[in-house]
Amino acid sequence: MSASLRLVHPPEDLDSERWDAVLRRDASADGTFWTCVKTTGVYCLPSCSGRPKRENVFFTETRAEAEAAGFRPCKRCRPDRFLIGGVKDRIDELDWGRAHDALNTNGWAALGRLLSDEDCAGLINAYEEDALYRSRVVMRRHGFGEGEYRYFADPAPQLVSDLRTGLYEKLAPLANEWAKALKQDRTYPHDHAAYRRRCAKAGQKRPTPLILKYGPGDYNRLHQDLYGGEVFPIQIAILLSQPGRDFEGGEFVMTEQTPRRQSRAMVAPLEKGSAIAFAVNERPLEGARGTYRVKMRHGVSEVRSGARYCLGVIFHDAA
Ligand SMILES: O=C(O)CCC(=O)C(=O)O
Ligand SMILES: [Fe+2]
Repeated sequence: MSASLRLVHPPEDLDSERWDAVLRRDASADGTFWTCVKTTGVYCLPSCSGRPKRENVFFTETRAEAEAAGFRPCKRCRPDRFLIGGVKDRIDELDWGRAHDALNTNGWAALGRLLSDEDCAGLINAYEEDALYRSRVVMRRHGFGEGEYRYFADPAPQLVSDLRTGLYEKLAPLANEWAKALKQDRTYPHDHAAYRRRCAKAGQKRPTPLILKYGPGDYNRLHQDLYGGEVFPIQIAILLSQPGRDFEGGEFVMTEQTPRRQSRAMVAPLEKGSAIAFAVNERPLEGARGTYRVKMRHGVSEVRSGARYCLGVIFHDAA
């Protein structure tokens, strides 16, 4: 709505309309602009229960602008959890510049929220719908840990395939940079359908998106999701349950191994509906004496109580 409003109203009118929406705590305006509060350094939704003064407030069109100006999401109204539009819009709205920087620096990036509570509940409830899946893996049988997971059949539900194609397009440019830095003679096409055709040519034809399910005592050993010679170097996990409420423990953990160094452990803070991008296998690290090859693994610490579900989106298919 803001784009059309902007065409017909001078900026000062738009600002006063926005301020009126803030005074009304108008939830219907949520997501159409963001209120930066200079005195607290936070940005809010119009519906926030906070009562800032007019002179302490300015507005931005996007969250990225508010964050770039140094503002943090308000802890009360959680503008960072507000979802706009469908999956494709939500993916477009994420701060990919920052995500690529974090992936280059740490090998992983917290992307923020991509799925609503309803999306998460829908995926969890569909876990027992056999027709949606091609296989079920009981982790103990393979020494992978405790718990189980199911791979979606082809075609995956719309939500899952929208995530897979949309996220792939944002990550392919970075995958190409990594391939170059690691002196790998390969490039990744910019759309996922083309990449899947390449996987199929390499004999990897089975889809890899999956849902993992953990109960009390379950965990996932550190591993790499490699399914053949064709590897897309970055993958995504989206937590479907709320830590501290739906389950305790069950942290998403990663290790990275740099040549001639001990391993470094990292724990990613995840909330229900929020996503993490991380290196599948190897990533380049620019060091004083050139580019190092860093090996990463990921897993999940023991779930102490409750039920933890996670959606895994891997971009290469399996043999
Ligand atoms: O359950 C998790 O958070 C991790 C799942 C996982 O190993 C994956 O998505 O590849
Ligand atoms: Fe995994």
